[in-house]
Amino acid sequence: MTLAATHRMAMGMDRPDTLARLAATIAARRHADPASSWVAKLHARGVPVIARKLGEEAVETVVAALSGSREDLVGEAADTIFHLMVLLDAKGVDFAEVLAELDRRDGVSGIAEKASRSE
Ligand SMILES: N=c1c2ncn([C@@H]3O[C@H](COP(=O)(O)OP(=O)(O)OP(=O)(O)O)[C@@H](O)[C@H]3O)c2ncn1[C@@H]1O[C@H](COP(=O)(O)O)[C@@H](O)[C@H]1O
Repeated sequence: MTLAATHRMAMGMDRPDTLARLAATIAARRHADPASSWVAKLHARGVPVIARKLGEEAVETVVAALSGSREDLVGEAADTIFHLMVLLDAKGVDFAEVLAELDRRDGVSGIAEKASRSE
């Protein structure tokens, strides 16, 4: 594998459609049978349960980062992103809006942005 290809893979740039595909799957599964769909089961339980689940997955990600294996961290990070996307869908927020916000921030240093808020 070339260095450029390795870099693309490391940055996830070889999978530009992953999040868009997952967002579409989550939207499509929202009203599926809760007995066979985790997305539908979460949706049926409501936003507070989904939000709590996201919080649990975020904490599990922190624990994996501090004391778990690399594999644990990858798995918990995936769980966190997935449950964040289920929560956004349940709140009617298009994941593209989050991506657009990240694009808007591109090139704006977090240090400079924080300093501009304290002036
Ligand atoms: N990416 C995911 C995904 N990631 C995690 N999960 C589920 O999220 C649940 C997490 O619950 P728990 O934390 O209780 O499970 P756990 O982490 O194994 O248990 P603990 O270790 O916390 O005790 C598990 O049932 C996982 O299978 C997911 N379920 C679905 N998807 C995607 O959503 C699509 C639709 O799924 P369904 O709606 O289930 O058809 C799938 O095709 C996938 O693309």
